[in-house]
Amino acid sequence: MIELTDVYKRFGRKSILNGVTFQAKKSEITCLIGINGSGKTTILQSIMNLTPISKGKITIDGDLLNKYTYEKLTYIPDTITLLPRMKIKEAFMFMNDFYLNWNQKRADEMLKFFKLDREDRIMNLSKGNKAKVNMLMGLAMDTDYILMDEPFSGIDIFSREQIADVFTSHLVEDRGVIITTHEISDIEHLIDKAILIDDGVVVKEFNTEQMREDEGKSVVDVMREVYHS
Ligand SMILES: Nc1ncnc2c1ncn2[C@@H]1O[C@H](COP(=O)(O)OP(=O)(O)OP(=O)(O)O)[C@@H](O)[C@H]1O
Repeated sequence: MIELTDVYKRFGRKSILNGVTFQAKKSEITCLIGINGSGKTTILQSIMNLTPISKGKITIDGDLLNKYTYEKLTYIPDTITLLPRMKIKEAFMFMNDFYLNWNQKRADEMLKFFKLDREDRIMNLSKGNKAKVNMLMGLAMDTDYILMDEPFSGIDIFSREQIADVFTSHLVEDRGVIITTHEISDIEHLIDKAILIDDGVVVKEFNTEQMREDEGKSVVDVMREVYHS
């Protein structure tokens, strides 16, 4: 389990996270929802230790962040970071040489799943296919937790649907996934837990299925209540 307890983050005099507390479990998809600038990326980067927190505690399976906990995590940023001239197959070779937990079999499987061609160069891919390669590179890492920043941002409905299918497949199953988004409507059926962020704090946290069953509300309904009140 990934656990944040009373996490604060300041950039200079600007306070970005103001006491964030939540848990994200294995085998669950947890979604951090919030408007632009609410601190979602900062939360993911804090979990990855890419930016040091100012106060509070972050643990992975009960351990404070260290080089071993880091090996349990994969971070998929919202834009592809591979060299544009690289072919997909060259990116695979690079990952294979560089990372012990790179799973080539899973990468090949996802390549087929997304109908991508390993001979294509990154720079020649459409925006949707770049997003798919980006996701593939992250999910092909054998780690217990995957953190994805805005995986659906700015891509068309068909690519979105294909990417969404990954979340219901065995490629994700017993792993813990944290996604950030501000466009929840067409992925809300995929997520187990919604965490609404506003101004660097968690303003609402709920199990999506339970919310539907107990109160008949979708994530969008709850968002309307919370953000428009
Ligand atoms: N390195 C930095 N230095 C100063 N301010 C920063 C830095 N990184 C982020 N911020 C500020 O922190 C705030 C939260 O940014 P963050 O990227 O975490 O928000 P977000 O919810 O992910 O937004 P978006 O949906 O636009 O990606 C923003 O006001 C941003 O300008």
